[in-house]
Amino acid sequence: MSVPKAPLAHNLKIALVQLKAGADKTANLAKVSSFIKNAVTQSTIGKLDLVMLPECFNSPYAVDQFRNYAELVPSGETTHLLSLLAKEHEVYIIGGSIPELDPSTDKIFNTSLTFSPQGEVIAKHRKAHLFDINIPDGITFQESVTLSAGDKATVFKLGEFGNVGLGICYDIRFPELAMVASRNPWNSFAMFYPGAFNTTTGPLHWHLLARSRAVDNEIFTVLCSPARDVGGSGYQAYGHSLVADPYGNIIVEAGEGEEIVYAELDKSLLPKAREAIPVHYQRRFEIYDDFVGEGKVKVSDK
Ligand SMILES: NC(=O)CC(=O)C(=O)O
Repeated sequence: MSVPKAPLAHNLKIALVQLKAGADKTANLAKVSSFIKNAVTQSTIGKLDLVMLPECFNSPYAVDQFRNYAELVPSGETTHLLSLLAKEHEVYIIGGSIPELDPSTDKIFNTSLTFSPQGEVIAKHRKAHLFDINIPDGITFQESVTLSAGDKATVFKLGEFGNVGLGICYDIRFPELAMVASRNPWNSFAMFYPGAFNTTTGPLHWHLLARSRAVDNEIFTVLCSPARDVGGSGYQAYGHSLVADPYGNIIVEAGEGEEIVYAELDKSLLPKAREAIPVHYQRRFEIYDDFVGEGKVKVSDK
């Protein structure tokens, strides 16, 4: 007698909520509630499975402001609200990121929480690579002045859909997180990055990095940005929230303003991409080993 197979999960239907946060936290949270409601009720792709928010959706993206907006996790008001919204709308919520205060150390982290449709926190990632850069005539930003870095990579199970990985913004520049998440034993089918690139680094690298992480690992990469604050004097987010598929095609992309975009993540594209271009199976870890550790590089004498 054959054992009935569990039904295959359908495509993961997601909405990326590209919104702009201001100085008023209560107004920011009210906006989040109404955008999530609109994303769910006005979905153009049928019943949604997941809604994603951008980096720093409840506070300005400003080094001198993070402590003022920081909350305890999970007892703070934003965690509470997202939990209720996930339950009310029966969706996973990837909660962009918020400044988190760790009371035991008094440190502030840039933290992303993911909620199940039952409202439980199922993942917590603290931005692991802090955005400390200085581009002459471009942008200087030093997150490490007030933020501390998380100390782990994050992979979690999205129910019947399988494993996914998550990083925050600058984390996308470090390919190791996506590589680890997409290989054994985690086998994630997507990487999610809430991210606030800016008008200098966005045009340079936003699409390139999204497509690179997708092509390197033959997975989906999903980036959700705040909207551009046209005319504002603070940090100018790039916008252009997007999804890249396992071939590196951008299958959906927002503009610069406040907007909701939708995408279906079809997991069957992973084996198709990996059979067509089998880099996933052709890795030569025995060669790369030589690059680990001091003095182990073999230099060709030719
Ligand atoms: N804001 C970030 O963390 C990263 C960014 O803007 C960039 O890498 O560029």
